[in-house]
Amino acid sequence: MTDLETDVAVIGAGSAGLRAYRAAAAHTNRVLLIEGGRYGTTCASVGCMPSKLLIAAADSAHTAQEAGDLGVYADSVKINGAKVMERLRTLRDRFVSGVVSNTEKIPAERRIHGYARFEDAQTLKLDDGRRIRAERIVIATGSRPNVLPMFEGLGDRVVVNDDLFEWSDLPESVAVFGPGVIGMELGQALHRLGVRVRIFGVGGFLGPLTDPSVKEAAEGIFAEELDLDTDAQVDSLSREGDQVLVRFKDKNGDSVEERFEYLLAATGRRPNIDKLGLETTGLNLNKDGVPDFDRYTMQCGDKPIFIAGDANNEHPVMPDAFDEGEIAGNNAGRYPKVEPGRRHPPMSIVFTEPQMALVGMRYADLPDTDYAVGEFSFSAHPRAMVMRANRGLMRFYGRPSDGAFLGAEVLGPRAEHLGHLLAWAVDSGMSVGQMLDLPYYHPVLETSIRNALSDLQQKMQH
Ligand SMILES: Cc1cc2nc3c(=O)[nH]c(=O)nc-3n(C[C@H](O)[C@H](O)[C@H](O)COP(=O)(O)OP(=O)(O)OC[C@H]3O[C@@H](n4cnc5c(N)ncnc54)[C@H](O)[C@@H]3O)c2cc1C
Ligand SMILES: NC(=O)c1ccc[n+]([C@@H]2O[C@H](COP(=O)([O-])OP(=O)(O)OC[C@H]3O[C@@H](n4cnc5c(N)ncnc54)[C@H](O)[C@@H]3O)[C@@H](O)[C@H]2O)c1
Repeated sequence: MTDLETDVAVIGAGSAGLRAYRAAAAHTNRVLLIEGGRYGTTCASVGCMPSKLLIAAADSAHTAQEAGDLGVYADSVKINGAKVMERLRTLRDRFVSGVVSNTEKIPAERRIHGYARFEDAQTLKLDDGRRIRAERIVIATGSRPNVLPMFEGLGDRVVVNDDLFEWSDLPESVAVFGPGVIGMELGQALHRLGVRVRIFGVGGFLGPLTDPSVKEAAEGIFAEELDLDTDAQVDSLSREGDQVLVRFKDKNGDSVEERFEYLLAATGRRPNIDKLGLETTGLNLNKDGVPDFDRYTMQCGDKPIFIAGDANNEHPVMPDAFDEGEIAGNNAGRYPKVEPGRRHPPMSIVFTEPQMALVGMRYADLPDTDYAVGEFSFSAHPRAMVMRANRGLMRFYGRPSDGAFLGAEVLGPRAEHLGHLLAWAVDSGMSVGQMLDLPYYHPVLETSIRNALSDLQQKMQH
């Protein structure tokens, strides 16, 4: 028995799903938006926004503490953890309520509450037993933290990002597992707010960096400030009263025991697709259970099913959730007319200090031949020195045969802004020569781009 029928069903009211709903609704008014959890999106409630709020407080503390080197003394900087967390939650709640009220502007009869799973390629069953027959379906179910089996037994001492933002005060100590994007952003922020932090990684990975030279520079810089081991040997994890006991080997190979109030699991995220019943759809699933899809149409195989945002596990960041939601919604709305949509060049920004920015082709994506690498270290960059932020390395990739600028990995001050300029250049298909021909003021951080481009141009000529 079918309880509801619709042209398009969008599963998930996150950033990708909301965008998909609006795009689909431009083509047909028979669109349903299905959400199993609370409205508000991951980005606003437990992702982008609360993490940046924690970082804003941490940056203020750090700037004040370090100002002595510039002859400015902010004596006895005091951090009120309760106030930091109160501001975080107040502003976070404001961002969330903005999203919720926008979501609730969608007519109530088009908003369905419940967790959906496929019964076949065009039928969804909700957890309350209702069935929805949909001509086309957009999967926009997001992702969740990947909490590893090794953390079992630590009970409520293991936290993920969602839990951390609910703290009413800052703890004394946190062991961060995973020096990826979340671990580095939150780990450094907590450290700068006076929390004792140690970051444990595996395999030498650091943030999203793939260029060995940039990674080496990053490791050196972050390890000066933080207790960080990107290839830690952890011997055991156990719970001792209200603490987590970590037994590990330090970088000299000596056995160490350290106790922490919490362990932050930041060991990656996994797409919410495992409980969707995708095996009933006839779609081809990859080894992670994600259906094969076309990244320009977001269509899965040749079925009337589309997938957008973190759910497809391709590049789980907001700008991609947005673009993919738009493309998936448009194609689901006007199906069977499926058209390729506009994809922007890949961009990742990590809000540590120094910041990291990866734009366009990463080092790991470079072809075997016909590429050159130019670089520039911020150590002697005049404006960065003025700002006391002259740490970091940028590496640019170009194609000698036609002079194209391919991409970059940047570690340095204000890399969020430098990264945007580079992304806009990649998006416009600019050559290294054209980028060098652009205006540069003095003294600004943007001249670092000219320095790295000049080096790249020389390397390309050789
Ligand atoms: C700590 C953290 C910091 C981040 N910082 C940044 C940043 O600074 N910049 C950036 O670009 N990105 C950042 N991201 C990534 C960004 O938040 C995500 O890429 C983005 O929010 C994904 O949007 P989405 O729509 O795919 O998923 P979501 O917003 O998670 O939406 C998915 C929705 O689907 C619902 N759902 C799941 N399964 C079902 C089902 N079966 N039935 C019905 N509903 C279902 C969920 O309840 C959820 O509401 C961060 C992420 C984290 C965790
Ligand atoms: N600024 C941003 O745009 C931003 C911020 C936060 C999160 N995000 C998104 O969320 C995604 C998930 O973030 P994440 O940091 O959880 O994942 P991640 O993939 O960036 O990092 C996971 C880290 O955990 C490490 N790891 C795995 N197993 C481990 C173990 N047993 N012990 C110690 N370390 C281990 C990995 O080597 C890796 O360094 C990111 O890929 C990104 O797309 C984006």
